Amino acid sequence: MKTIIIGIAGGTGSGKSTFTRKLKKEFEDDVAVLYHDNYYRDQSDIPLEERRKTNYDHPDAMETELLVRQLQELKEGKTIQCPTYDYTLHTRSSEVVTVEPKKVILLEGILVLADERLRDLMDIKVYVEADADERILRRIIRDVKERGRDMEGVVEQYLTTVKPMHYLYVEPTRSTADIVINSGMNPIAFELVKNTIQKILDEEA
Ligand SMILES: Nc1ncnc2c1ncn2[C@@H]1O[C@H](COP(=O)(O)OP(=O)(O)O)[C@@H](O)[C@H]1O
Ligand SMILES: O=c1ccn([C@@H]2O[C@H](COP(=O)(O)O)[C@@H](O)[C@H]2O)c(=O)[nH]1
Repeated sequence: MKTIIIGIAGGTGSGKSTFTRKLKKEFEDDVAVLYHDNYYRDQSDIPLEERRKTNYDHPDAMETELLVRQLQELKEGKTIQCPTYDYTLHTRSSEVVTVEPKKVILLEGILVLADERLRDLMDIKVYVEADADERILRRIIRDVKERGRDMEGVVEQYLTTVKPMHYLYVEPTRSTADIVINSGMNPIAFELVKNTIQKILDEEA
């Protein structure tokens, strides 16, 4: 079975998880989804106060070597045990999720196009974009509601690490994408990517 890997990158709050979730809902068990965020390094040996200061927008924050290995295993038809991550505690969770090999794998994350090893494994590269003001507003609401943060903390983190790293590592990868889409809630772009995936699934059937 040939495996097609579709990378879905974009800045924080651009809507890439929303876009990816919608594709998963459409194809259900026909596609597998891997989130780069689940590969943030385990920091259980560091006190929580220290973990809050980590730069989570630098490529070194992720164990991308494990992701590369697991993607290769999926391509070889092997089942993997994917790590999971707890944003409120800033470290790996104890659970792992079993991911079975599929014809189509969606790989989502801010930095998935920033790593040459990942880019080389991808067949289609998508970059989701949205204005910075919209992204930070969405992130404030989401991080306060879902990731156990307060507004001051989100703003401080955005200004000290998220924003500078975005312009250093995330935004430059836009030019490596095959498809650049305007926001994660873009029905036309969704139809285009959906039809592309459907074609791949039909060809391989
Ligand atoms: N086009 C959009 N308009 C308004 N809100 C959006 C849009 N896209 C995503 N959102 C919302 O913004 C938040 C962040 O979106 P998400 O998909 O998690 O972004 P990302 O994965 O790129 O960080 C979510 O609460 C989501 O519902
Ligand atoms: O412990 C953590 C780990 C990550 N983050 C932030 O998450 C975003 C990436 O997720 P998106 O869904 O794309 O927004 C990244 O910008 C990190 O800053 C965190 O705050 N804490």
